[in-house]
Amino acid sequence: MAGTCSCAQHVKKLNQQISVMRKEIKNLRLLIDSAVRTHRKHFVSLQSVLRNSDQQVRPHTNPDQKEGVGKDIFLEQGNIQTVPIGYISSCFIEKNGTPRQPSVCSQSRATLQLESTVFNNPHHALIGLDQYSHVWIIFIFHKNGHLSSKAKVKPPRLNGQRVGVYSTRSPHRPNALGLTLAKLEHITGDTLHLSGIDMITGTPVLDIKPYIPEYDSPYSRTDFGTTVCPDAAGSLSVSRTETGCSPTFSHTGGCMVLEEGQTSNTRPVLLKEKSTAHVLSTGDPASHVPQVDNVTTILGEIKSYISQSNFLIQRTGEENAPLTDRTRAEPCESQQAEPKTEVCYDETSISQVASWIREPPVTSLCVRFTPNAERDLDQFLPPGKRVPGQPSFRFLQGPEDAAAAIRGVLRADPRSVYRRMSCPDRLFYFTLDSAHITCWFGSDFAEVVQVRLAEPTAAGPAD
Ligand SMILES: C[S@@+](CC[C@H](N)C(=O)[O-])C[C@H]1O[C@@H](n2cnc3c(N)ncnc32)[C@H](O)[C@@H]1O
Repeated sequence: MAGTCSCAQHVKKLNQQISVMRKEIKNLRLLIDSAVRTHRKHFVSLQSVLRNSDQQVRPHTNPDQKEGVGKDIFLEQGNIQTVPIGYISSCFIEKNGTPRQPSVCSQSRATLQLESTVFNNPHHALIGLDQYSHVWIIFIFHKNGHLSSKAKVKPPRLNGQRVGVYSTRSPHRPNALGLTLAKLEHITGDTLHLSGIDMITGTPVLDIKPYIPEYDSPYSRTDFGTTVCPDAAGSLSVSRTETGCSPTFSHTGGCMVLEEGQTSNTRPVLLKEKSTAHVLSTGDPASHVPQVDNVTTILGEIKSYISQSNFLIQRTGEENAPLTDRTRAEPCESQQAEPKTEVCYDETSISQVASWIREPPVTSLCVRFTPNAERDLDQFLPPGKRVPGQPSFRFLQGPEDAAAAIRGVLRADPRSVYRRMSCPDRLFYFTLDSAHITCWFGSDFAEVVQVRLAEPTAAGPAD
């Protein structure tokens, strides 16, 4: 009996083990299935990219052409190979606390050194680029963490609402490509010095293109017409273009176009009133190209309505708000609005953007520093200056510059929607240059409580 009993117990134990193993096998199967599904999705999306690129390239190929076989045929066959031309070295080391767009923090800085493996003389590739103030940087979101992407995402500005990934600038997209318009401060040899960036250290860069408003901004797309541009001082000048293809620019902002037939006697339709038009129309089809005196009158009219309402002259608190004596806090009223451009047209008459960009359901925050945090920040020295025992920055110009950068980052509320909703009063940490910053958030403010020297990381030295 005793033998039967122990045998039965043994069988029971074995059965239990088998059932545990079955459960584990089931879980493993589920895991494998989901991995296969994810990979299949990527495989399918890659296939469709390749198919499309094949279709686009094919019509241009000459079957008799023998030259350039290697690289061209490779591309024609859909083998898209990209090699980073360089890697970003940035004042942001981790994603946390990195601005969501470059406009959020104009003080942010980075360098981009061209890889010597891409060109024999990398600096040759930069000749002429120093004539531009801004450059497009095309890069890979290499720290996305996972390859999968969803058709709908929740942009932070929408506070949890979902929209299609292609209506956003989310890093999580099928081909994890990022696009940043950065300010080109200067070039030294094979290295670009950039500001106003939103990329972390180590970001692989695929391409650099000069920013050319005449090509890249809808303000300058004229089919035919006279281009009216404000100069740096805000006064207007007119230049006539026969083809309308290359209007003269005297200002980095937009230009307005006077339609052919514009006369001095009819008040131009306000851009606001004509939402889809790219021109100021007089509604006078019989009239001819404006004469010089007509143009002068038109200019007068335009100037007057600009001064009334149509131009928004907005300055950010960022550069112009004086720092109060010992506090780096900004007046909160100036922070309720999103960062603005200096002078802008009524943009809605020319380009259209999703409403949540200009009127997000989230407001910007008031940023303040505790006296302790201010003292901490004052310890930091500008790049190149070294005093034993004192921290120094690698990119930022000093405590004031850093304070402005911190304000930019925090004003835009860098927390994830989850954090904002689920644990709003938890401490938030981020690294900026060689500073590790600790802060907390209230409903309409962020307060910096501590600034200390960041630990060196694998991504780069802290100091
Ligand atoms: C919303 S994306 C926008 C980037 C670019 N301006 C664009 O529109 O494509 C900016 C965010 O990407 C993240 N990021 C920056 N560099 C990254 C990288 N190399 N890999 C993954 N995420 C990165 C940071 O968290 C940053 O806040």
